[in-house]
Amino acid sequence: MSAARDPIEIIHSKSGAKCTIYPYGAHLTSYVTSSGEELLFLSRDAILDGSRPIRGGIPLCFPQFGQPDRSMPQHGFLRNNYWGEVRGSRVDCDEHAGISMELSLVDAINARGGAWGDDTKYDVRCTYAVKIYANRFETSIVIDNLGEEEFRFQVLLHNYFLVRDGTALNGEVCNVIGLGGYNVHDKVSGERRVLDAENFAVTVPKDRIIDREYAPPSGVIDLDLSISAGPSRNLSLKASGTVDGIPVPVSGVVWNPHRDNAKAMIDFGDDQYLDMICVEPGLLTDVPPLGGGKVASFTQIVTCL
Ligand SMILES: O=P(O)(O)OC[C@H]1O[C@H](O)[C@H](O)[C@@H](O)[C@@H]1O
Repeated sequence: MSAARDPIEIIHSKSGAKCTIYPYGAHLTSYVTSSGEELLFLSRDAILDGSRPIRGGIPLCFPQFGQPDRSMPQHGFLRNNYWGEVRGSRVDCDEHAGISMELSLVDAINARGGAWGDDTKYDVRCTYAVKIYANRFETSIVIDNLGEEEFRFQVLLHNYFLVRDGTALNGEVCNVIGLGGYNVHDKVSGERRVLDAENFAVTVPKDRIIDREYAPPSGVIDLDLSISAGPSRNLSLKASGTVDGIPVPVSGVVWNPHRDNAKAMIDFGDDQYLDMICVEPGLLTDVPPLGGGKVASFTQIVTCL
């Protein structure tokens, strides 16, 4: 494995916070706060040799989330390709440390398909910036349409949060608050409904998978969630995005595979569904097409409170 393929550790010298990023997928697999708290879940069976996307951390999804277009691979091609480090992007100053990675379509050799296949008329460059602070991290993806054709897209940051003490099924200590009034699409049952404004704590059911998309009610643009990830582990997640400078509503996805689906995944420990919850901000609905020469951006800030 060449050095450009090895994981990169970024340390914020002033606070001691640190993170690990794999060039394969520009995949953040670990963020540890200055007080030693790991916030991200990484499967003990994750495959880290670049032969498949890494199970855990923060997979990047673009130009689609899931597989609404069956002619393209699930979650797109960002998580299946080696990204390059942006020269001169490493920083370690008083406030934060960080790095930027980039991937141009011409270098994306895996997981292309459909309108993004070999004969595509599109061109794109994605730049992903990771910044770490004493008790928070920020990840930001910028999508540059380098071509002349506009394209439609979705983008999502597929956060796997580590849940303390194996308590993912205990709704008292593992829950997501801030999705009241959102339009829920249950991807397992197919059901669609509006979440009661007062029914605001989303929890993992005791007996089955949760796989739901939450689209914001009209007038709500940015996502602002409180996540309880086990006893005494409270996180804030804020996300916002723009297309050609215009703010776009941010959706949230909550996923936990539960027992049966955990067993079915070759890169996920059978009992590890107890240790994680995916809470994933994304631009999924009502995303305007990105015109030629235009830029979209999407940012999240995760703070350990
Ligand atoms: O197994 P992957 O392709 O990484 O997808 C893992 C999961 O990602 C998202 O959370 C989707 O909502 C799920 O339907 C999917 O199972």
